Amino acid sequence: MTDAANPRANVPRGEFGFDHVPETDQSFENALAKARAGERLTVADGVELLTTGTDREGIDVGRKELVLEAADRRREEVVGEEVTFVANLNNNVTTACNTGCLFCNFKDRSEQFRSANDESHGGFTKRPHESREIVRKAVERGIYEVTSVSGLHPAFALDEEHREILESSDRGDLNYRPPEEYEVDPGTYCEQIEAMSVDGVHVHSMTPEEAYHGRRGTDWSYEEVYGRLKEAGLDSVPGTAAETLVDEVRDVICPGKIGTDEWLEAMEAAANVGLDVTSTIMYGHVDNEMHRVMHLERIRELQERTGAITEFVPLSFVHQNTPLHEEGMVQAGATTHEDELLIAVSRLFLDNVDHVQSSWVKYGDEQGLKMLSCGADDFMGTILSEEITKRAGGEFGEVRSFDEYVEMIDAIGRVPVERSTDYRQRRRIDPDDGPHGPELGPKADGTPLVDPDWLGEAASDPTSADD
Ligand SMILES: C[S@@+](CC[C@H](N)C(=O)[O-])C[C@H]1O[C@@H](n2cnc3c(N)ncnc32)[C@H](O)[C@@H]1O
Ligand SMILES: Nc1c(NC[C@H](O)[C@H](O)[C@H](O)CO)[nH]c(=O)[nH]c1=O
Ligand SMILES: N[C@@H](Cc1ccc(O)cc1)C(=O)O
Ligand code: SF4
Repeated sequence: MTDAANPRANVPRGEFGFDHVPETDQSFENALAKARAGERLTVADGVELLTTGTDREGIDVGRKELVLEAADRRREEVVGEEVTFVANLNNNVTTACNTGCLFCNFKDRSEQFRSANDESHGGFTKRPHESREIVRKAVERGIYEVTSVSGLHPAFALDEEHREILESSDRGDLNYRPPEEYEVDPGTYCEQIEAMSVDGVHVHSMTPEEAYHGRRGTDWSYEEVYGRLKEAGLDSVPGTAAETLVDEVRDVICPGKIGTDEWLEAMEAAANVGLDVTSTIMYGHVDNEMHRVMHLERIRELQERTGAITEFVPLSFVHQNTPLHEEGMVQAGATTHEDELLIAVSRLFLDNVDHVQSSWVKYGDEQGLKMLSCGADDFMGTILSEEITKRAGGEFGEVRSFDEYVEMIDAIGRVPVERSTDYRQRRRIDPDDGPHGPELGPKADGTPLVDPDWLGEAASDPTSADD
């Protein structure tokens, strides 16, 4: 029986007939002892910790606290008291996508973007010179990094050579249409990356799914694709599109996406050409605790092979406006207990990844700060603009200033640190020496990043509607 002391997790158990279920031969006590001793955890150990024991239903709040404490202690041993964040901008190039992921409300059906279609839609596509202008303004303000993830616009090609291949192909299954058919031409991926490379700003872009789109219809390896992108100015790769790296889950929530093995292949290729990568999990939809820990194991193995993963970012599913919720497949996202346990078990299980990020976009400020005592040590970035979570129904806003960061981190007794994307550059910030602004970006001089006038302007300027 579950009750107030043993609340249920929001896991739709039994509804999807999954082969993988959270059952183990391990005990919670043994798993906790191993975690405390710093031993490498097995999947069974991880499941025991994440469920607070498969011997009882619901989450045992007392046991949960023991897991959080172990993770907090591990965080302290690995990275100490510093809490990092990066001065960055999100620049999504287009919302046009017909991959049809059921957890996503960021995309707009790409048909609607065609010149021949006069349906109106709330989406946008930016031309390369428009992306450049948005990034240029943010670089002037002091950002270190631009993160750019986008819908898989059918007119996107990797570069001109890829476009020629797509144009001359008579295959009907390539999800390609020439740019002339659309109101706005997004250019090629390489053109967008080149355009966003302003004054040496760090360009963090091209998820494995986008790289797949950038090689469709060719026999190019992912090394070839990421090699060309690197030439164009790409600096590191976001490990999103991972969702949950178990195919029986992907088959339900993103049947149009590449499988687990191909996602791993793309990430490894990015690492092989010398790019750093981040890693993520999106959890709290149809997945159960066994899937979550299997995912962690795949990330840990990838890190053993590459050493290129700079951080792990748990992305709690935002359910409100998504097809999964609207079609009645999922009632709600993860509970706060589940979120805290996921952060903690990520810290304990991923013994080869130094940084675990707490996303204020997903958790908000209060819970985001709490996560910094459950195993997380990074508090994301300023981002300045946010579309993915907002469109899914998230309500935690689009920007955090350096002053807000410093005040929040200082209030929990930790040390605020501005970081570079790869964490190699770090600058401790004295809370008493405000106002605070970024100093690591190519044009950063300590001036506060967030000027209310500029924010108003940015909010109205980044989109050029296609309709
Ligand atoms: C919107 S996609 C954009 C990039 C590209 N289309 C792709 O799929 O890789 C980026 C990521 O946002 C995350 N995301 C999308 N919808 C979400 C939601 N409702 N809740 C939480 N994360 C979400 C997913 O992890 C997804 O891989
Ligand atoms: N967690 C989220 C992020 N994280 C990305 C970081 O801001 C940064 O780009 C990364 O740490 C590399 O340095 N970005 C989002 O847009 N939304 C999130 O929920
Ligand atoms: N784009 C992702 C977040 C993300 C981006 C880049 C990263 O390296 C990690 C996470 C989202 O909003 O859900
Ligand atoms: S997650 Fe990415 S690929 Fe899937 S529908 Fe959304 S934008 Fe398209």
